[in-house]
Amino acid sequence: MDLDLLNNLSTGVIFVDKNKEIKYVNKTAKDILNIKEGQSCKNLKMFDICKKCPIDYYNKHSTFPEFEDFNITLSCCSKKVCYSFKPVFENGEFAGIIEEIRDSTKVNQYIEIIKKEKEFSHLILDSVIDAIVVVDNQGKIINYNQNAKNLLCREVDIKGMNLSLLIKKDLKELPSSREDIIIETPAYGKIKVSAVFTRLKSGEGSIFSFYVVPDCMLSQEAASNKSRLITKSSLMVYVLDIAKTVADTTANVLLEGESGTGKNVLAKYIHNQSSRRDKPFVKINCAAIPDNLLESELFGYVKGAFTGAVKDKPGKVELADGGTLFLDEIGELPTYLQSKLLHLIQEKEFERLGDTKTKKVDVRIIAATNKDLSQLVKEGKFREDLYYRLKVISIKVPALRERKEDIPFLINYFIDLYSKQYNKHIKGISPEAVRLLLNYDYPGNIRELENIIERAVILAKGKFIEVSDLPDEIVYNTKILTQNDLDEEIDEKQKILRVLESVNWNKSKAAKILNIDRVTLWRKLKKYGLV
Ligand SMILES: Nc1ncnc2c1ncn2[C@@H]1O[C@H](COP(=O)(O)OP(=O)(O)OP(=O)(O)O)[C@@H](O)[C@H]1O
Repeated sequence: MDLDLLNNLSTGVIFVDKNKEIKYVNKTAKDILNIKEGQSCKNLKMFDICKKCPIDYYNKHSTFPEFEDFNITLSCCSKKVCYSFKPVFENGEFAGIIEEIRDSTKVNQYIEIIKKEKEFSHLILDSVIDAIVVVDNQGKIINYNQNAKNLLCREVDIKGMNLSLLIKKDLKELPSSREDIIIETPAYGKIKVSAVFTRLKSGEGSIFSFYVVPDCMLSQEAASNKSRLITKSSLMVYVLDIAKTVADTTANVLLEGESGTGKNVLAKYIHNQSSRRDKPFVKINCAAIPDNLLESELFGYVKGAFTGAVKDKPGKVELADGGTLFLDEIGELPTYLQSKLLHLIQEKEFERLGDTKTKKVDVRIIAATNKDLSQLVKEGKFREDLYYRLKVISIKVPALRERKEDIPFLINYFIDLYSKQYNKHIKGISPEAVRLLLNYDYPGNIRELENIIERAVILAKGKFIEVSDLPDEIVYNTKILTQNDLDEEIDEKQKILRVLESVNWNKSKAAKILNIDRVTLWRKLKKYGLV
């Protein structure tokens, strides 16, 4: 054997005989493992796989173990090595094993970097408002973000599909600078989008980037929808699916979600989808009525029950008989009424205030809350037994910022609604105004968007809502970052991206804020794969 040749290898080579004595170690292995010939490896436990030592394994099973992961950790330090071994037979008898190791620390570091980069670019792709589709030169989709999936096919993986067929448009007709166009998608049919189709610098494909803009045609469609539950988001469609499924059962439903997300609308939807639809839907807001009146509002009273009770009066529970009782802001229900409600749910009976007779009712209860009821239970403010009775089915209504694709459709709907109400002839909204509305986070959810559009309809002077008709917090929402804001940023790529997003990818502005010239910015963009 040419030992010099083995010593010059960048791979570590070790020969261990069947008695586990180290017979040969080349220079690389010595450097990595700090071992020498003549040593026994019995107690060395050099690798984490020594627990499954190939020699011991062979002696026991007459075969060799298979290692799924060749990325083996060294026990002496936490370094990773690529490990493999080959058994050696002499005259048909097992003589030992030749082990090969290669330092894989660098490779692992690269793998980690690539993984992070991939995760990062997915994060960016999914956090932008635009739907983004990357196609190869044949128009086949090679990458896309969540918004694109939602707008094109909802749940279906669109990788490998032909973009042209998906949007019913020849890719040659797509605009190279942003323009409003009509596309037709399997998820939504005809939609108007603000789109741009850009060739990749490498020449190996193009990016189709688009977002939905309101359109008068769609507006009419929305207006004809009497239910006032406008949604196109896959998340909400999923919620509605659950709502529809449970509608026809008698199970109580708990709707949880931030204020203004549409819990009232959803409660009505469930009622309308149920066989109780022709019976009353009675709502009571537990937070809006003073505690001392809430009991009589809910359960009614008989004449003389208290001063002022001059005649019998049924409560909401009785009025809802056969139908649905919607208890909004249930978290505000006082403890003594929680017990009465529990009794109603369990026994399907109640007494009016001041009455000795018990009445039977058949009501389906839907409760809603924007508070964390489980937390109230922990704090002893809400009865645990009632909590579980109410949340037989619990539905979480997503916030508007979690279903931004609904925004254009809601804008349409509200423009139409309030144009009619205020007798104005608003035809639509400018693309810049839509962009700003899409960029906003809506802490007040749909109610806030509704108020913004109502106000804009009132203020609009022409046929279109303009940026000047929107409130300041929307217009100045996209904050331009300053150097100070950036001091805490560690990652340069992230820093550059944040700045670019804040100035709508205007590279001159970004370079100025970053205090570098345009060429340097360009080089950095290339370095980080941002162009
Ligand atoms: N999907 C929707 N389509 C059209 N309008 C909606 C939709 N969801 C909510 N709205 C409107 O937004 C406003 C707020 O909705 P709603 O009152 O149902 O919210 P909520 O979650 O019950 O609020 P709160 O917790 O404050 O009671 C209402 O005017 C409602 O008509």
